[in-house]
Amino acid sequence: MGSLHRASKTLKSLRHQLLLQATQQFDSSSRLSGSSDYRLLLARALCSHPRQNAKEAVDLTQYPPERIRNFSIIAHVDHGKSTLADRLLELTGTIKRGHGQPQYLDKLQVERERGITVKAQTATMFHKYNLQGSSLDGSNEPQPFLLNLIDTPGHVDFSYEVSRSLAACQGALLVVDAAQGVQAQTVANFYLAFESNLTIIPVINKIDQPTADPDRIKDQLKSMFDLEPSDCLLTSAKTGQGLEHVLPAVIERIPPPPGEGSGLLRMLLLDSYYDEYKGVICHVAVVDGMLRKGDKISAAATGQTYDVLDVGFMHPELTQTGVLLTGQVGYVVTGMRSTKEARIGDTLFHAKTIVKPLPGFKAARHMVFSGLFPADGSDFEALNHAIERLTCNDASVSVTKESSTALGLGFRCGFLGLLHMDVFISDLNKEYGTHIISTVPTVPYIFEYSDGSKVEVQNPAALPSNSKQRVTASWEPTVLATIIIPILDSIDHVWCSQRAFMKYRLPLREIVVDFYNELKSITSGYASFDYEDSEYQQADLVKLDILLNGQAVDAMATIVHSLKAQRMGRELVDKLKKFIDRQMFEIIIQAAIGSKVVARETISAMRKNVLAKCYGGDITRKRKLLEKQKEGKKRMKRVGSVDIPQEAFHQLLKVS
Ligand SMILES: Nc1nc2c(ncn2[C@@H]2O[C@H](COP(=O)(O)OP(=O)(O)OP(=O)(O)O)[C@@H](O)[C@H]2O)c(=O)[nH]1
Repeated sequence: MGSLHRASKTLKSLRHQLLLQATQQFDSSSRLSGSSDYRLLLARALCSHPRQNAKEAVDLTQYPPERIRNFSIIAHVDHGKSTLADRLLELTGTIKRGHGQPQYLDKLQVERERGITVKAQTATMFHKYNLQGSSLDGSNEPQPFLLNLIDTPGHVDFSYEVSRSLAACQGALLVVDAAQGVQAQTVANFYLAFESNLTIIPVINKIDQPTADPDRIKDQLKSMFDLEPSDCLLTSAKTGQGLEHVLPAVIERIPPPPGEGSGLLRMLLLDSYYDEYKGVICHVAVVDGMLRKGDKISAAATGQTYDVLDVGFMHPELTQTGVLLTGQVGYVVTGMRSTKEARIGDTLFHAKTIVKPLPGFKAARHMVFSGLFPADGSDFEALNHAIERLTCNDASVSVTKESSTALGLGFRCGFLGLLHMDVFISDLNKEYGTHIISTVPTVPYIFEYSDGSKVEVQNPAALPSNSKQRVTASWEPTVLATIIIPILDSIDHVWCSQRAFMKYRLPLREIVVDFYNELKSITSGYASFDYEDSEYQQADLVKLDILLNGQAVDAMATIVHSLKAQRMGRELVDKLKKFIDRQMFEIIIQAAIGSKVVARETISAMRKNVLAKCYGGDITRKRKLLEKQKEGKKRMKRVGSVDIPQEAFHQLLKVS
C-alpha cells in the first residue's frame, strides 16, 4: 500500500473518530450552550444536518404497527416509478410541490444523469386517513398513518438488493406504462414481489399519453399475473390525474407489518452509504422489538458489535428520533468504518441476546469482472485512491491488485452485473480525472484439473496456457433471460396482446458484451430484456491468447467455447489489425490456443514520415506535427516493441 494512500486512510479514520466522539458529546452537553469547545461546535454543525431542528419532533409511539404501511414501487425502466414517488411525497407534504429538482428519491449523480435508480432510497411520509375500524379511541376522525416508501433499484444487477427491500415491505405498487404495457422488468419485478408474498396494487400510469390504452393493459395484467381489472388504479404522475386513489389503496389494501413489539430486537439491514460527516449510515427495518440510541447492537453476518450513536427516519432527509419501534423503517448510525461492514440483508440485534437471523441473507455475488489500469502507469496511486473512495460507498465491488505485462499495475474489479460495472467505471473516470483503460469484461468460469482440484477463473490471463495439469472439465455461468417483443399479426400464436414472450437459458458471457444494444437495434428499440442468474452449465472452454510478434498480450486473453475458438481468433486478429497502425517493422498478429495458432495476420513495415508533405519552409509547422505524433504515442501501450492504442483493449471483443 502506498504511503500517500496510507496517510489518507489514517487521516480519514482520525477524522471519523473525532466526529463520532463529537456527536456523542453533543447529546450529553447540549445544555452547555455558548461553549466554544471546537468539537461541540463541530457536533452542532453535524447534528443540524438532520431535520430535527427544522421540523417538529415526531413521537413515533403514536404509530403502532397497525398504523404503519411499508410499501415499494416496482416498474420496468421509465414507466414512471420515480415520478410517482415524487407525487406521493408532495401529496403528503414530505417535500414541497415543484421542489425544482425532478425525482427526489434518485439522488446519485449517475441516477439523475441516466434517469435510473441504482441505490434503494427510503422515505417516511405521514398521512391522515379515515380507515374504518382503525381509530384507537373509537372516534370518527381521520387517523394518522406512517407510510414508508421503499424505492428499489429497478435493474437486474441489483435484484438481491430489491429482494431485501421487498422483504421489509408488505405491499408493492406495480407501475405499468399505459401505452407500453408489460415489459421484461415488469415480469421480473412482479415475480420478486409475488414470491415475497406482497400485496400487489397494479397502477396503470401515463394515462395522459395519446397512445394510452388502459383497457388493453388491464387485460394483460389479468392474463399474465391474474390481477383483477377492477383493482387497477389509473394515474398520470405527470398531470396528477387519479393520484388521489393511490394512498387510500395503500392504506386499505396493504396489511400492517407483522412483528413482535415486545420481542427481542431484530432489524433487517436494507442498505448503507457513507456520509462524510456521520460515517456509515445504515437503512434498517425493525422487524421485532425496539431500538434506542445508546443501545449496543451486533451484526449476525460479521459478528461485530457497535454502539448506536444516532437513530431516526428519512423524511426524506435524516430526522433524528432517538428510537425506532416494531414495523418502522429508518436509519442507524454506528461506529462502522466502511460500508463493507454493513452487509445488505444482514440481521442487527441487541448485543448479548440470542435471536434467529432473518432469512434470505446472501453475500454479494460478482458476475462480471474487468481489469482497470491507469492510462499512464505513474498514476497508479491516484487510481488506487479513487477506487478506495468509491468503494467506501459501494461495498459490493470487489477489488484485487493485478499486474499485466501490457498495461502495468492495475486492479481486477468484480461487479454485480454490467450496469453496475458501467456505473462504477463512469464514476471512477469522474473521480480519477484522467483516462482509465478497462479490459473486456469477463465472467467467472470454473475449471477442473486432472488432480481433481477446481478453481474459479475471473481473469483469463490467470489461466495457464500450457499447464502441466490438464483441464478435465469446465463450467460457465448462465442466465435465464426474458425477452418481450411485439410480434406481427400474421404469426399464429398471438400471445397476450400482440407480444411474444420468450425465455432462454443463455451463457452469461454472451450477454456481457453488447447483447442488449444489439437486441435494441435489431428490434428498433421495441424489445425489452431482463435476466436472472441461473446455474453453472458444463461447457468446453479454452483460453484464446493473442500474440504480437510472438509475445502474448495478457490483457487481451479471453476464454471461449472450443467450437467458437477458431472463428473468434480470426475475428480478433482481423480487428486488431485495424486498430494497430503500421510501424517501422513487420508485426505478426496471432491467435493461439496453447501452442496451436488458429489465426494469423501480418502488418507490413512502414516508416510513417509525418513530415513527408512538409517541403522545406516553416519549422514551427514541422515541430507541431512531430509534437502531435509524440502525443499520439503517449496514448499507446507498448507490448514488446509493438504500440497498441488504448481503446483496442476494451473495444476488441465488441460486436462490430
Ligand atoms: N406523459 C407522462 N409522462 C410521465 C408520467 N410519469 C412519468 N413520466 C415521464 O416518464 C419518464 C420516466 O419517468 P421516471 O419516473 O424517471 O421513470 P422510472 O420508472 O422511475 O425510471 P427508472 O428510475 O429508470 O426505473 C420521465 O420523462 C417522466 O417525466 C406520466 O404519467 N405521463
